[in-house]
Amino acid sequence: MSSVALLQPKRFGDARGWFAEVYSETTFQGYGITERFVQDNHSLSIVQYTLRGLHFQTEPFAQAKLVRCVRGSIFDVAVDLRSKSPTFGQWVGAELSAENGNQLYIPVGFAHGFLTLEPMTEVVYKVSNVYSPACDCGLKWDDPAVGVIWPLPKGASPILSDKDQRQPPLSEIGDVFEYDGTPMSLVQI
Ligand SMILES: Cc1cn([C@H]2C[C@H](O)[C@@H](COP(=O)(O)OP(=O)(O)O[C@H]3O[C@H](C)C(=O)[C@H](O)[C@H]3O)O2)c(=O)[nH]c1=O
Repeated sequence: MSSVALLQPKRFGDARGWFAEVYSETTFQGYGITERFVQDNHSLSIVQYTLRGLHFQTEPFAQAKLVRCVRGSIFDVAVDLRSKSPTFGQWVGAELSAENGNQLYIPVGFAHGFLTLEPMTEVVYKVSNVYSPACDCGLKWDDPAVGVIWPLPKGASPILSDKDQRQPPLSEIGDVFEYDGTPMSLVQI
């Protein structure tokens, strides 16, 4: 699948609470998500309004990602970096939270980042390729050419890593990913 997708895994509730299959190869293949995920990541962001991103790995270590929030909540964002895409430089976003259980699937070709909306927020995500520091790249979180509307209080700045304070703007990213003929959209599954 080459669209960004918002998934809402079914929760089977009962008197004890609930159960959900948060990933199933068979079910996801039915959605057209056929990547083999090879690594699970988990991050804790202590302070509200921590922003991790916008990141991507270049080939041969480009990654598709399946993101969910298991504690607190985030505003999760994907930016189209596929050269010649009619939606190049455009973004989509969704709120993922432990409460709503929503997941965001981000194909290869997109930068990814999130802003935490609560303190002590934990995010877990599957990736379809291993970590490669040499291929680890980024995009400036507040590049006006992309114009992500991060849900920050007026005049507030996010907590950023030193690396993320120095990410380049879209104009310096160049031709990183091939366009596959499908403009970016946020499909709901
Ligand atoms: C991503 C990654 C990092 N690391 C090490 C490298 C650093 O010593 C430390 C923190 O890495 P970084 O500051 O890149 O972590 P985040 O800022 O959370 O980066 C992630 O945030 C955005 C939201 C993403 O989508 C990417 O998965 C990833 O770039 O973990 C590893 O050992 N393996 C890994 O796969």
